[in-house]
Formats: sequence, structure tokens, C-alpha cells
Amino acid sequence: MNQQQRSILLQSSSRFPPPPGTIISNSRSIFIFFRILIQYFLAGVKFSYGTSGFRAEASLLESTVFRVGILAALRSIQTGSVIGLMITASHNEVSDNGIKVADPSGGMLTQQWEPFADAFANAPDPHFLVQLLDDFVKKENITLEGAPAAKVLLGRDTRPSGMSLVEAAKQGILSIIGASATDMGVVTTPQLHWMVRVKNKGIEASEYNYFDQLLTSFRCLLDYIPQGNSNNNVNDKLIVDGADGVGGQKLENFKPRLSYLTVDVRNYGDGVLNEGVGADYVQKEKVVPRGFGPADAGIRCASLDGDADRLVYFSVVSNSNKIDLVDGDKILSLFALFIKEQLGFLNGPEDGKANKSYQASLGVVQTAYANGASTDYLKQLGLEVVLTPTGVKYLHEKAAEFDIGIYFEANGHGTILFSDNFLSWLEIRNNELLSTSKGSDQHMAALRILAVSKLINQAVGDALSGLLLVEAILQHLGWSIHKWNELYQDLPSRQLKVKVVDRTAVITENAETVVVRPVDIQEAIDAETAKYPRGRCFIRPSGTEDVVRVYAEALTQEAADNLAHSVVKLVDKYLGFGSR
Ligand SMILES: CC(=O)N[C@H]1[C@@H](OP(=O)(O)O)O[C@H](CO)[C@@H](O)[C@@H]1O
Ligand SMILES: [Mg+2]
Repeated sequence: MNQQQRSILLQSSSRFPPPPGTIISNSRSIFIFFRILIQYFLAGVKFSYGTSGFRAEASLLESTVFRVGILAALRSIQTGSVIGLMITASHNEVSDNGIKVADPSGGMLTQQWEPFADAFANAPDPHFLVQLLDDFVKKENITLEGAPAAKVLLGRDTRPSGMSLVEAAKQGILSIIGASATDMGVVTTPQLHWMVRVKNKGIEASEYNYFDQLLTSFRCLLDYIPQGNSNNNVNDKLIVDGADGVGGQKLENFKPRLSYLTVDVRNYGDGVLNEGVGADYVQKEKVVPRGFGPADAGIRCASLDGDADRLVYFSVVSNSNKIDLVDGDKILSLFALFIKEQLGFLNGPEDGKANKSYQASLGVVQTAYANGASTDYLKQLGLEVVLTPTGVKYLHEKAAEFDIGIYFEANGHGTILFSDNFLSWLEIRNNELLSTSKGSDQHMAALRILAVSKLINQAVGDALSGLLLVEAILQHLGWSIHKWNELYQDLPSRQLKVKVVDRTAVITENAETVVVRPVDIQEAIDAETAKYPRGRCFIRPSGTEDVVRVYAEALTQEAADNLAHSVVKLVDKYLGFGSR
């Protein structure tokens, strides 16, 4: 690093000092005041680039965001590609904020850079910061002089703190000589990731282009519905809870172009972001979000989270505020069913000539939180089901190993990934079928799968594109939300969290289903679980909150509750404050 660059960095970073004594997590706490107090006066500064980037109470984040700006510029130089920075705290309360990096593919920041991100965010002063940077660029062979200039796209959700944080990120980016920052304004997280991905392919990447792609492929899927597929059962009205965030706003603006679908968008900005609304609330509390009530019973409803990368569906139970939840596992099952059926048509009856079918590998990726009934259902469909640890980066990475990889977390984050090889083959096959058997089942299946690959976001889970795919498939099958919900019946489950002395003392294996440390606790969990028919239970340290999570499943709600509570006691015994 030359002297000029060094002094620019020293100067700019001294304008963004880290807050005194900070522990950064993305926990959702009501007691912000106490959190800030604890963060300021307790155990020293500690920022950690978790499964969702850096998250904290917004007023603590300026310095972190500034530093991530620098990091993004370095990543852009190293990869010779456009990098994205999204300012959001997703479903967290409105006073929080956060920042995450989108890599050139539009996916999450490579895991190899996470330790550097942590160290960099926690550097106590500008000199230390510049030293870290110097060491890192040497280690990673990043040439700052004479390299193509860094390009970073910036986006933010609707949080009031977003604007000043974008400015801090810009200052970070611009303190690398030659770097440029393009502000995309208020966008959903998946839009920003999509823009990065598309831009790196040399294609125009505006919000208009994004919606155009969604609309064109959605219309195609509707046009390709076989004549005679009855859609009488599909209520054509959909009500969407926008979490009072960016997704609701975007959908409300986009809605007039969606002529095939009647959408009533609620909670698109008048209320407090994520307060009693949104996919996280609906999935966890299993009650109607604000603005919904018994009058909506029977109608198909969906809920987005605060940055529109999660989607769940639900229907309101008659005369109550309770809901029948259709979660990420069921969205995954619907997608898997449809894709499998279309692949069947595509490979379908051989015409006596050479086998033109491509044996595309189709895989499904879940975490241990997936309801056991969903995993059984997917296996019954004959699909390969793989479990990974919690966190989108793990699921995404695994899904990318298949020609068609479908992943979802139960909370509604997921997408479908298509390999380049498969898509190239499919384009060619589609052209062949166009000339030999236009309109045949095989040809229509090829067209449908191509349309799905354009509709569904290949960069990250995307509530808006996921919603359109759900809607298209329900129309295709002629299914109501109730019919969809009956694909299988969820096993009753209970999720609890326990405060412990040190959650990092819990070490798990096998996609977090087995605890190897503390020793003996797994044996005790197994003994408890064995008491319940179809019992399943696991514990793991949260990556985003200072707790150990307990998940239990059993044949009845009472049994699931009892199992979860008895395992909470075990966690207390082995790891709780009385265990020392
Ligand atoms: C049980 C659960 O829902 N865990 C969530 C939560 O992670 P934890 O590591 O469990 O705190 O936040 C992650 C980021 O949003 C999300 O990917 C994950 O699914
Ligand atoms: Mg989110």
C-alpha cells in the first residue's frame, strides 16, 4: 500500500471511530436501552460477521459500516467484479440496522473473508486498522496500485438510519483510491443481490429490469398452463402483509403491472416496521399480523419479512386470530413437486431415437429445523434430501452442487438454483423440441423450467419472486391454499431458547443434529427423546443471539412441549448458570 493510500485511510477512518465497548449481535431484544448499556460498559468491543452480516442497534454501526465499505472495495479489486453492500437488519426491530456483503455471483460474502471482516470491524484505532489492511492485502495478493478500479453497489431497506449508514459505507468505499460507489437507493435485499449478479454478467441491472424479468417469466408460466387444468379452486385474490417494509412498498408499486393476479397489499409502510407484522412474526407466533382478522378467513395470504428475503403463506382460521401456517418447508415441497413433474415430462416418452434426456440431478436442501413430516414427504417423492447447518450460506452452497438444487429454511428463506450446464443443455433441447414437436408435453416442460429459472432469484432467497412462483404453480395445479397445505400434516413442534454461560461451549456435528460437547449431554437428550413416539430433538448455539436453541418434535403438541422443556432443563444442568 503506498503512502498516499495509507494517509487517506488513516484520515478517513479517524472520522469513524468505533463506539466504546461494543458487543455486536443481531439479537431481537425489547430492552434496547439495557442492550446499549451492556454493550457500552461490559466485556469490550466485539463485532462478528454472523449468518446475516453485522447487525446491531443502528447508532453503534457507523464505524462498522464504514469499514465494510473498505472491505467491499478490496473484494471488488480482488475479484475484478462488482460487489454489493446491503444495509438492512431484516426482521429485527426498526431501531436496529446491519450490513452484509454480496459477492460477485450475488451470493453471500465468501466464508474465507469472514475472519478478516471480524478482525477489521473490531480494530481499536486507525493505525491498527491500516496495519490489518496492509497485512491482509499482502496475504491475499491484492494489488491496490494499477488494478482495475473497485465498483460497489449500495442498497438499503426502509429503516430511517439507512441513509446515514449508506453515507458511511460510501466514505469507506471511496477511501480506496479509484473506487466508485453506486447508490441503488431503497431496494429489497434480493434485488440488490440480483443487481450485483446481473451486472457482473454485463447485463443492465436496474429495478425496472428486475421487475421486467419477473413479470415476463411469470406471464410465461401462466400462458403455459395446460388447457383444461381447472383453476376454479384457486381464489384469485391474494392478500400480502408487507411487514411495513421495503417489500410491501415495492409490491404495491409493481401490482398494477400484475394484471393476472389480484393482490391486496397491507402493511406497506404506515405502521412500524416488523412490529406485529412480517414473515418472522407470523411464522413464530402463528397468529394473524396487524391489519388482518377473522374477515380474511379462507383467503390466501402471504407475509414478507422486513427486507423481503423471506416468504411464508397462511390462511386465517375462521372466527379467530389464529392461522394455518404454510411455511418454507411447504413452499419447498410445492416447488419440488412441480419441478419433479416437469422433469418427468421433459425426459418423458422416448421417441425411439437416441436418448436425448439429460439426467439432471435434482436435490433438496433443508436444515434440522425442517419439519420431519416435510422431509418424509420429500423422500416419498423420491428426492434426495440433504441437511446442512443453519444459515443460508450453507444451504446455498450445498444446493449449488446439483443441476437443480432447491433449498429452504422453515422460516421462508430459500430459492431454486440451476447449474449453467443444465441450463445450456435445456436451451438447446428447447430449440430442438420447438422444431420437432412444438407444443408437446416435453416442449412445454422445457419452456416451463426455463421460465422458472428466470423467475426465481438465482442469487438469494427472494420473497417477491418466490411469491410469483407459488402463485403460478397454484394456478397451474388448480390448487387452493388449503389443498396445498394438505400435502402433508406438520408434526407438532416446539422451539425454545435458553440463556447459558457460554453458548460457544456447545459443539455440534452432523448438520447440528448431534452435540459432541459438552460430553454426555447428547446421551441425556437421546434418553429423553426415546420416551416420545416419533420424538426428535436437537440443541445448537444460535449464530445470531446469545442463546442455545432447543427444537423438539413429537406426535402431539403436548409431547413436543414436554420434550422441549425437559431438554431445556438438561441444557440448564450442563451449561446454565448453576452448572459452574
Ligand atoms: C431457528 C432459526 O430460525 N434460525 C434463524 C436465525 O439463526 P440462528 O443461528 O438460529 O440465530 O437467523 C438466521 C439469519 O436470519 C436464519 O438463517 C436462521 O434460520
Ligand atoms: Mg430478511
